[in-house]
Amino acid sequence: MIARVRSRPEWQFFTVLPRASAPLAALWWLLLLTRGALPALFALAMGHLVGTVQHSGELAAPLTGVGITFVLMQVLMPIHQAVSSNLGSRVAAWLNDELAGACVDPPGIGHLEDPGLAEDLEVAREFDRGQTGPPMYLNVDFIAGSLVELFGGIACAVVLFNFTWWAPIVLLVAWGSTHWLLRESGVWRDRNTDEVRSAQRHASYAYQLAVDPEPAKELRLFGLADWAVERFTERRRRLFSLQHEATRLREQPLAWSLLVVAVGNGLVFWALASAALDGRIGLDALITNAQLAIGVSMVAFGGLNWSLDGASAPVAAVQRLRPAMAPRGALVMNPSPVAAVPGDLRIRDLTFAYPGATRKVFDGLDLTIPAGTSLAVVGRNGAGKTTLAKLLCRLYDPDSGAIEVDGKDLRDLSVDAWREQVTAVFQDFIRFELPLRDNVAPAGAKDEDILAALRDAGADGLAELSTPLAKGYDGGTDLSGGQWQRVALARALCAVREGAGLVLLDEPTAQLDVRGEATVFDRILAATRGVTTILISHRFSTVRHADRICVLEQGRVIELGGHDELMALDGRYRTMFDLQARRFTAETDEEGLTYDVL
Ligand SMILES: Nc1ncnc2c1ncn2[C@@H]1O[C@H](COP(=O)(O)OP(=O)(O)OP(=O)(O)O)[C@@H](O)[C@H]1O
Repeated sequence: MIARVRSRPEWQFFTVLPRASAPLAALWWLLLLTRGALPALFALAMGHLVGTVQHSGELAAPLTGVGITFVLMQVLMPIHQAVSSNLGSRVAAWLNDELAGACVDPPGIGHLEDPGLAEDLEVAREFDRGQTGPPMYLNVDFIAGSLVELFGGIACAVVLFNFTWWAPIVLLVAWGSTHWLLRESGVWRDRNTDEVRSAQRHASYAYQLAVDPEPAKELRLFGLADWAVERFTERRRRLFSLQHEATRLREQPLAWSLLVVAVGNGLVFWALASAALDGRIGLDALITNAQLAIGVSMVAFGGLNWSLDGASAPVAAVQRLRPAMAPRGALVMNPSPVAAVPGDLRIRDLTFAYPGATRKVFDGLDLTIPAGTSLAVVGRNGAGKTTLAKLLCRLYDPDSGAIEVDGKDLRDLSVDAWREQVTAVFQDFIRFELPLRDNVAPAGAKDEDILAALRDAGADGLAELSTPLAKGYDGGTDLSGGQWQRVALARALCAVREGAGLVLLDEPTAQLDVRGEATVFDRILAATRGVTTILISHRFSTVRHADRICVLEQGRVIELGGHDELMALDGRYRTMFDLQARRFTAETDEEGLTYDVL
């Protein structure tokens, strides 16, 4: 039973409050309980005042009592609201910290690409954007208001026991039954069904398509602007209709609620009236008890379930994500890892499938890359080239087989030490909104190394090292796609200068112009001489410069050798090479410069 209560999202929400801010949570509860007690105190104070007037007593004390209670009722509400929104913001910040930690802590990246966690990730990422419900600072305020009413109603009922034992019970049951009778009506219970979450995801994706700058070009070019808006409208309408379906009032339960409430109140007020008429209670008690009976109604309806549901869902999602993500992003860890040393790389009988995928990307891959040599990896889209780079970075571990460095299994090496040996330019490299210096050397390096790396990448003179690479910052600038790629290349080349022994280049020159590609690649080769370099590219003019080339297909290496060797073999490599070569004819540009095109 206790375990079941503890596993409820609502319980998890309340346990998060003190973790977000212990003093604010304590103040929030104190204000909540005080405000909850005030309606009952006010009823008592009013009764006392009327009794004093009746008996011509001294009015100063009872008037002060009424005044203080009234002022507190007025003053504590805005204070509580301020505390609530502050606490709500702290809860949001705590959840964001937790989520960031859950995402970043695992050494691998399987947890971020696992489709089974996508729903929870969506709820946890989106909860405070106001797209799927009120943001947390508003929700905590709603919850506070609803709880004050609930406690206020219960406090009135407790004091009403003074009149008769059955009246508070009848009223609590009558007003409380509205929660149960109207559970299908006033509360959006189906907030977290698969259908709702899917509608939310579609609606928020359509919204991003419409408002984000990245899709803006193609939306306009392909005449999709109206389509994006319609799609958003349609998905939102679907979401709203699900909400409406789950929240609209049902006639029958409403009629039952009215009947139960009318009967309960009729009984209690009839008992009050007859007690007053019989002289069993005086005017003061009548006024007090009538106010208390009215006060009990505060336990009814209310948006407590709704707001609590909205606030608890992301809390529960974040709490679920941490333990679920950790194993999915985990790597095999040797308790006494060996220091990483650059050496020959050997991929042995390697099998790998992405989490949740049925198709294996690699099935018995064998490949050896001697230390200090360059290897180009070619193959069709989806052949597994980028996946190979991820495995070499140890972002994933193989399902079976092994990657060995100098005869040592990668899983026996310290992950951090191995990653210090590796540098990469991925297709979707990071564009830090930071100065050029930090973009080239995020972990820091001497300015002379940074400048030399920029020179090697053909990015010298791009900007001052201190220039922020994003508009919107003082003195900031944005770069073209090709310029950004040169910065990413400089980042890898700078890491080589700082000691990296393995360079992975995944389409490193895809966005460079032909002249840039030819000259930059020559410089890259010079800068990475003596370092193991793995180049993934569809550009055969670049690929041909590698010491060896391997062709990946169906998760295995089908051809391996130097450019001339593979051309002579007249196999898949030659077919691909010839196909591309037919599209290139010019070798000199208008300035008479010769490029190494196919
Ligand atoms: N995160 C992922 N989750 C599940 N499957 C994935 C994931 N990333 C890639 N895949 C699948 O793994 C296979 C290999 O993908 P990979 O990106 O390694 O191919 P690639 O050879 O680099 O392709 P390209 O030439 O298009 O860059 C593809 O079938 C792809 O659909």
